[in-house]
Amino acid sequence: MSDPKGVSSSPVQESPVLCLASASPRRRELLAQIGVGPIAVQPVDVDESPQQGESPTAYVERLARHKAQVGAAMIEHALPVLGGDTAVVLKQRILGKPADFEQAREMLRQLSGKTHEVLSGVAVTGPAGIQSAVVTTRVRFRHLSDSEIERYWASGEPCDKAGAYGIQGLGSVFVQDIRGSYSAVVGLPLYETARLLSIQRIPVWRLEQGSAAEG
Ligand SMILES: Cc1cn([C@H]2C[C@H](O)[C@@H](COP(=O)(O)OP(=O)(O)OP(=O)(O)O)O2)c(=O)[nH]c1=O
Repeated sequence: MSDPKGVSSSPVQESPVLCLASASPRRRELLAQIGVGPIAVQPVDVDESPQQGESPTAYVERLARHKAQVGAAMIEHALPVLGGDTAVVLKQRILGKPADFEQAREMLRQLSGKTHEVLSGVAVTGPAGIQSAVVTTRVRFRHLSDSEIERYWASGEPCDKAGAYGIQGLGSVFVQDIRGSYSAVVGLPLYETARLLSIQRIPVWRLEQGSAAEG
């Protein structure tokens, strides 16, 4: 058992409303974008290999739920815990994070000039039990040359990202078209995340007056 790390700094020491079971800086930023905080961070190390015959949708949902549950078991305080998983899928094949340049080049060559799917799962466990959602987004890439792929790898951006690209960074220049949720591609489908957080009565920024947990 360990204390959740990285409690967001704030002038007044407020208690965290949520624990993020993730090492992804993108997920932290996306939660801040919708006014969720302060949050505690508890990275989890789980086996990300797909199971035999498992569909990509079942895979990302299982991992998001597993990360939330493993995170919940690691923290001392009774906080709701959020886990997420994002995978790039081409012809039913899951492209994870590239281990090296060769893998990144292979992935980007496959994505070049084609439409792929990005599947993003989110799970929240808390007093209301565990709930999860998976969102599919279709992304079309323009053609990428080999020299461009090499320069892109040298930028350092692809190495920690599913499918070896970041839509929020330099990778944005490859994206001809996107159908679905931009935030899901970056790492967390925010519409569904807000819904799951509201079920656990965790405040999320909203236009109407009153607390996010209402209604
Ligand atoms: C496709 C794409 C993925 N990504 C990132 C989101 C995820 O952080 C990562 C996919 O790997 P994940 O295994 O979903 O997450 P992670 O290993 O970064 O973090 P953790 O398991 O600790 O939660 O790829 C982008 O940032 N931009 C993109 O355009």
